[in-house]
Amino acid sequence: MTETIKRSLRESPKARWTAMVLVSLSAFGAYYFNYALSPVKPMLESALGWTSSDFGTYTSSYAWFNVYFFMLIFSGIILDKLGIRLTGLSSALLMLIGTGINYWAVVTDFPDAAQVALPLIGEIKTQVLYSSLGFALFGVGTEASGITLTKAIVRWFKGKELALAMGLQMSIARMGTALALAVALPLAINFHYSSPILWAFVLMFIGVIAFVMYIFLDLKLEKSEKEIEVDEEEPFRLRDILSIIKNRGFWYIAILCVLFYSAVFPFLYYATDFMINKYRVAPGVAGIIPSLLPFGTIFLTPLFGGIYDKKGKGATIMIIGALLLILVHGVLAIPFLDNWILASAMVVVLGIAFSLVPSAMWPAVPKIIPEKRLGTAYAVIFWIQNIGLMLVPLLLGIVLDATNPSVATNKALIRSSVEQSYSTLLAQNNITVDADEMKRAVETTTTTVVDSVVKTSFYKEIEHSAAEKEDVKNEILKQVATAGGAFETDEDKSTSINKIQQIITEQTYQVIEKNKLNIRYNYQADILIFAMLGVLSLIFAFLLKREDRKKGYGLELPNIKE
Ligand SMILES: NCCCC[C@H](NC(=O)[C@@H](N)CCCCN)C(=O)O
Repeated sequence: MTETIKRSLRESPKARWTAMVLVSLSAFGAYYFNYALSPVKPMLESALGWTSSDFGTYTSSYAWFNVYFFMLIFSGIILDKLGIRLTGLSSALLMLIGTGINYWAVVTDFPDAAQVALPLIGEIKTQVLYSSLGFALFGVGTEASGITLTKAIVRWFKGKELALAMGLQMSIARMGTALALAVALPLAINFHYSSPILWAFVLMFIGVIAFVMYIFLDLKLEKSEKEIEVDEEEPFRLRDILSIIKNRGFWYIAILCVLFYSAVFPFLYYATDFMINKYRVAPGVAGIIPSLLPFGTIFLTPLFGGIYDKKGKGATIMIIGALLLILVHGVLAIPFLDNWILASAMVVVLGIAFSLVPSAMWPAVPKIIPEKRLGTAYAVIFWIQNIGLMLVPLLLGIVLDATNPSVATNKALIRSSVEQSYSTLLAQNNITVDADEMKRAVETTTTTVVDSVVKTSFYKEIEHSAAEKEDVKNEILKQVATAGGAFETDEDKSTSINKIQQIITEQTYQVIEKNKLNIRYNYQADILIFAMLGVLSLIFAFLLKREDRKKGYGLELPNIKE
C-alpha cells in the first residue's frame, strides 16, 4: 500500500479547509436570520404595535424548545448516534422551515387585539406567538447545527489548527450577523419590514446546498480512513452526561459561556434600538454600529485562535475578554456619555472581547472532555447557554418596558392618531384606498413620525396621565383636520396620498413635540444588567484558570503539537 493511500484525507490541508468553509456556510445563513429582525424593532413597534416585552418574548423564543424540551440534549444524542452528515442536513432543513413560519407570521394580518394566554408567559399577541414558534424551531435547527459543525471541525482539525479553524468557522457565521445588523433596517425601510426574512431564505438555501457538498467530502474522508486505525467513536450513553457534569472544569466553562454570551448576543438584539434611542443615530444607519462587533470578530477570532494554537494562554485570554466586557458595558451605561463615536469605539472593544473569549473557550472543551463525549459535552454547554439566551432577552424587554412605562403606549397612541387622521382626510377628499394600502400608509407614517421625533427633538419628556394622552390625541386629530382642510387634491391618487402623509407627519410631530410626549427608551437598566453579567464572567474565568492549574488540563498550553 502506498503512502498516499494510507493517509487520511484530513492530512490534506486543502480538503480540511474546504470542509471548514462548506460547513460554515449554513451557519452564515443562520446567524444572519438570528439578527434579521433585531434592527427592525422600532418598526415592529410603530407598524405592528409590538412592545419591548413582545420583542423580548420573540428573541427569547429562540431557545424555548432547546431549553424546555431538552432539544439540545436530544440533538447531542442524535449527533452521537446518527453522525454529522444526517444531523447536519436535518438541522439545516429545520432552520429553513422555522424561517418560513416566522415569515408567514410577520406578514399575516392578525386583528390588533388578537391574543392568546400561555402558561408562564401569560397573554401574548397571536402574531408574536406564531413568529416566536417559527423562531423557536429555527433555534432548534441552529443549535443542533452548531454542535454538529463543532464536531465536524474537531473531526478534521484535532491536533492541527483546531482553534484557528474554529475561529474561522465563527468568523464566517458572524459575517451573517454583521450583514443582518447592517442591512436589515435599510432593507425594511426601503422595501418592507419582512424583507430581511426573505433574504434569510436565500442564504439558508445556499447553506443547505453547501452542506450536501460537505456530505460528499465527509464520505471521502471516511473512505480514506477505512484502512487506518482511528479512534473509534463510542455510542452515546447516558452515563456520559453524568461523567461530564461531574467535572468541575466543565461547569466553569459552561457557566462562563452562559454569562459571557448572555452579555453579547442579547445585546446585539437590542443594540440598534439602543443606538437610535440613546445616541440619536439615524435609523437607516444605526445598525452599522453594532455590526462593527461581529465584523471585528471576523478577523480577530481566527487571529486569537491562531495565537492560542501556537502560544497557549487560553485561560488568561478568557480573563482578558471578561475584563473588556465589564469596561464596555460600564462605559455604555454612563448616562451623560451619549456620543455615537464613543459608542462605536466601545462596540469595537466588545468585538475584541467577543473574539478573545470564544477563540479560547471552545477549543478548551476538548482539553477537559474526551473526544468521544464531545458531541454530548457541547450539547450540554449549548443547553446551559440557551437558558441564558432565553431568559436574558426576555428580561431585557420586560425591564425596558418597566423602566419606560409610557413609551409603548405613546407609540400606540401615535399609531391610532395616524390611522384616524388618514380616515378623516381620505374621506374629506373622497379618496378610497384598500385595506392593504391603508395599512402600509399608517405603518410608514407612524414609523416616520416616531423616528424623526427620537432623532431630532431634544425636549425633556413629560409623563402624561391617561386623560392628558387623550387630549394629545384629540389635538393631533384637530390639527390634522385643520391643516387637511386647506389641502387641494391632485388628479393622481398617489400624489394626494403623499400630500396627506406629509400633513399627518408634520402635524403629529408638532403636537408630540409641544406636549413633550415620551417615546424615547432609556436603556440604562438593561445595560447595567450586561455589566453585571460581565463581572460574573470574570469571576468564573478566574475559577477556570485555578481549576486548570489544579487539574493540569493544559488550557494555558498551545494546541499545536510540534
Ligand atoms: N465551536 C463552537 C462554536 C460556537 C460558536 C458560538 N455559537 C454558539 O454559542 C451557539 N450556541 C449560539 C448561537 C446563537 C447565534 N446567535 C458563537 O460564538 O457564535
